[in-house]
Amino acid sequence: MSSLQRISWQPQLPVPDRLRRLVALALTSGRPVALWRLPNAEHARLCLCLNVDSAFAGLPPALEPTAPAGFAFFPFRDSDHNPPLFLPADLFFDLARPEEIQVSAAAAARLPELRQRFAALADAEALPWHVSRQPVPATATREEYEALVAAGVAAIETGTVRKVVSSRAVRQPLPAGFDALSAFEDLQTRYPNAFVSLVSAPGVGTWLGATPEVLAEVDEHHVFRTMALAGTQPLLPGMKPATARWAGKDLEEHAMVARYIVNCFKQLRLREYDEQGPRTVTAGQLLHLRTDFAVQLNEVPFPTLGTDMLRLLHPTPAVAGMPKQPALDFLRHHEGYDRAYYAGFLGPVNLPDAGVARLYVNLRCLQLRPQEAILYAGTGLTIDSEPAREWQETELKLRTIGAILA
Ligand SMILES: C=C(O[C@@H]1C=C(C(=O)O)C=C[C@H]1O)C(=O)O
Repeated sequence: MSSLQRISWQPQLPVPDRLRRLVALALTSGRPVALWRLPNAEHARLCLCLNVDSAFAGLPPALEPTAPAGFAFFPFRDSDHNPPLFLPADLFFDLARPEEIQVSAAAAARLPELRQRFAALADAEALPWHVSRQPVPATATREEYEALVAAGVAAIETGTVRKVVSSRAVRQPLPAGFDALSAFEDLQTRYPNAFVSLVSAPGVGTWLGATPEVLAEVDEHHVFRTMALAGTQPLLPGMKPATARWAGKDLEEHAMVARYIVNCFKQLRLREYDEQGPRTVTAGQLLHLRTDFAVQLNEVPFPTLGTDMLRLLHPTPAVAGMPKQPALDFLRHHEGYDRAYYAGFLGPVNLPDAGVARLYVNLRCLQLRPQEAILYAGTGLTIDSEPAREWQETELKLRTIGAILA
């Protein structure tokens, strides 16, 4: 376990500039960096990793107090093109405590050099964000996307799958003067209850997002949590989430995710879970159906429940389908583009507190390129899906992250 040590740090710089310079410190030396703001938290945090090679993880992270502290960034599907990342924390900065940084033993040993490099950095406006080496993904036209939905419904009708989540990518030029750090700020203001993130790493590129979906969490009270989040409708003016009505299609699509989670618990032979819902929650301008699951880890003989559940859960039927393998096969053959880190997962593990991990599904996100952004959105299909409505739903979902490009 890499424990971090606190160091007093008071550069003569306003706090936002300290953050910008730390990001610059990482990017100008080709290193990965992650920034995030937890749901309903006031301040963002930063994790910087000094050794690029150590960031390429093989396995999903262990959600245990003795595991390394860092930030996980995993693709939808593990591949050479989209390697799973775990950024071990060499430097941790919390905007709630801007007068200190926390450093690993490796970073502590290099502190004089790091301070010097930090001081020598010019406050350049344009930061050298990492760019993915993969080609820009194919983007589906409305006709193509509706044909994909129709193919998905046909696969459900023939019984190949029961649910599949189709998705698409969209290219959008960056507005003049676009600044990723300002966009990260903007996302925090717009979506206080989302997990807001900005991750940049060599070979992976730069990703910005504001997701509503917890994949696996172990909190400070030793409670494991996950959720079924599926079923979508627009939040219209004057509408009260508590009285929203849901179509049978949404209820069914939601129930499949909830049942999948229960099955994961069953595979581990865990019976003592608490299940609450489904209830209606808001995510930006959208409403979703959500069921929350919780397990008090002190009360069950499953010390590795978080780790085991994470490995069973991803990718859930909220982003892939049911049954999992046929749904993934369908997507591989029909979706027509590489999701990369969209619908993967991300978040801090043991950072800053050992024993606390918060991983989210990477939704409502974009990939940043030098002149443009690639936005991603998907929709869960069931036998009752109508192609035009599913297209509309992707349009609505794209607006969440699209708002920062307006
Ligand atoms: C796939 C996405 O969202 C997922 C799919 C949902 C649905 O089909 O109703 C709702 C929430 C998410 O679990 C996305 O935002 O791209």
